[in-house]
Amino acid sequence: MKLILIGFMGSGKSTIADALSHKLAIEHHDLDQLIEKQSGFKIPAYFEQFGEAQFREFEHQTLIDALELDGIVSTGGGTPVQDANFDLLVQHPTPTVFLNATDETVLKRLLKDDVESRPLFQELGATGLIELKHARQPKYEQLADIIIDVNDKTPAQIVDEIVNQLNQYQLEH
Ligand SMILES: Nc1ncnc2c1ncn2[C@@H]1O[C@H](COP(=O)(O)OP(=O)(O)O)[C@@H](O)[C@H]1O
Ligand SMILES: O=C(O)C1=C[C@@H](OP(=O)(O)O)[C@@H](O)[C@H](O)C1
Ligand SMILES: [Mg+2]
Repeated sequence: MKLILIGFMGSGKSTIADALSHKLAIEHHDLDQLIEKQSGFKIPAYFEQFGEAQFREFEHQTLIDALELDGIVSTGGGTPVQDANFDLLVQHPTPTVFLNATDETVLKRLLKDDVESRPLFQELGATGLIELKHARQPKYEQLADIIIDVNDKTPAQIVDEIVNQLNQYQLEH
């Protein structure tokens, strides 16, 4: 079984994909974790050392490789909005689940994490980050086969909702 999770930073892609992979007893491939393992750099260190453009190239290659694997692929927030990745994902037959969060939810969750773990948050600040979120939203919506509202829900509730919607989606396709 295959599944792709997309959504903005802090929407919960990595967390939910991990929980879902346990529930469904399938593998989980997180693009950022794969990039960290393969490059030997943490994401902020990679941005600092090589810049965003080179990160996007690495991310693109990692996405190509991950789409060959079975299991759940959790993307980074910027992955699907890069043109080459968007084209890959739009053509790919795997169901794509968009974790849709409000501005308030992502800011609340990101501020609980270490701000330094997300270089774009550090660079743009809260106002710039929310502008980026609004600019990306149409791309997430275009790619989504299933949209899950992730506000004010526990990971377990979100996982159950994905499983239900996925069953429905598979019946219809
Ligand atoms: N449903 C949820 N409710 C509360 N906190 C959450 C939820 N999902 C994720 N989080 C927390 O939000 C932060 C960002 O989650 P993460 O999975 O890293 O998001 P993403 O991969 O989309 O950037 C983490 O601290 C995580 O524990
Ligand atoms: O939105 C983005 O451009 C990014 C999101 C991050 O992943 P998460 O969405 O998992 O935080 C990570 O790939 C990198 O910091 C860039
Ligand atoms: Mg993540």
